[in-house]
Amino acid sequence: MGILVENVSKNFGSFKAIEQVNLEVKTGSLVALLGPSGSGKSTLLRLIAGLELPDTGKIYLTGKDATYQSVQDRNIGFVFQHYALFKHRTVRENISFGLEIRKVPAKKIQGRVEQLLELVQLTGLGDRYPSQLSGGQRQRVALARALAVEPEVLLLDEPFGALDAKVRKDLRAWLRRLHDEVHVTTVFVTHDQEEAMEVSDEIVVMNKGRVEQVGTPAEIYDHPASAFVMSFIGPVNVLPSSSSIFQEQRFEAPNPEVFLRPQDVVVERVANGTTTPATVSRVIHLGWEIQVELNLDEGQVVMAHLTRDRFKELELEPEQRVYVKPKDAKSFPLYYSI
Ligand SMILES: Nc1ncnc2c1ncn2[C@@H]1O[C@H](COP(=O)(O)OP(=O)(O)OP(=O)(O)O)[C@@H](O)[C@H]1O
Repeated sequence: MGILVENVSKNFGSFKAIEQVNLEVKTGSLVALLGPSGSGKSTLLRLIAGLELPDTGKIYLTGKDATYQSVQDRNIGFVFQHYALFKHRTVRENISFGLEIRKVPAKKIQGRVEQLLELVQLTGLGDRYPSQLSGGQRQRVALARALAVEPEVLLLDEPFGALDAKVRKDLRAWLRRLHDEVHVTTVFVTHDQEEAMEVSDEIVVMNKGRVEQVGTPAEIYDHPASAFVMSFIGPVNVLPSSSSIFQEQRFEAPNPEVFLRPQDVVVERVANGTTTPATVSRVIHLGWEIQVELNLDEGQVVMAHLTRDRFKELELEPEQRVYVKPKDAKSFPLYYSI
């Protein structure tokens, strides 16, 4: 096991930042800690790094009890959101820093740095200073520097958080490819569900200091364990179980709230026995899909996401009458409610 977190809790004063968290990260996997602001992602990462001490519980790294080990002894690489490169050192000197501290022979350092520059696709930029690089390039240097000392565990705290959307998207695809090459056990903090889905083998969804669910991106999306997970991962309509859209479906809801994904709303132009009438109030063209806002006759608003082909077939316009039904919907036992 790459990382094992066993029953860990961490309080700041009377505030419970992490509550009885259990987590296993398989050796060589890339796992995302995903959750809203304040859910405890960074605190959990800092506990794994040894930057915080748990109040209770144990942390094992590559099979060894690391709970009270110092940061230096944990053999981890760390990258934060705000690149902490040394401004007065070149890219090459930044990457070699950890190796120099460990008194690795100069010749070996030279070879390793060139290898790392190639790995992070910065060959030829070794003599530049951080100020002469773009934000994305700086984060790649930070990753190369973290990888230089061959850590057993790589911890990334919103490494692309400060970058613009396009660079961020490129870098996450790059991170996935990099991970497939180096296979170092990696934990990656993000509050961006798309980023987590795209990059990771497994996602740990956190809420209020607790782990809500652990699973592959598909498991988390298709089988959310709680109302919180369902509404945090992907768009969702939250409707009362008494809504007319559910009446013909004999949908048994253990909770007065029912969760319906916009892509699971079936829209027809002609009524049939199982549909309910609605009026189109807005059409949003996003290019790859069309979002349609619908008003049910009793006043509830339902979003439907349609493919371009389906939208063309339906020829929808605002004010148009349509007939809708759910393809799939979920309700969670009440004790799971947010
Ligand atoms: N050193 C500290 N002292 C007091 N409270 C803290 C400390 N560090 C974190 N907290 C609190 O613990 C909670 C969890 O913080 P944490 O940074 O782990 O959340 P997060 O999920 O990473 O959020 P974000 O996405 O905003 O970074 C927050 O309410 C935060 O204010």
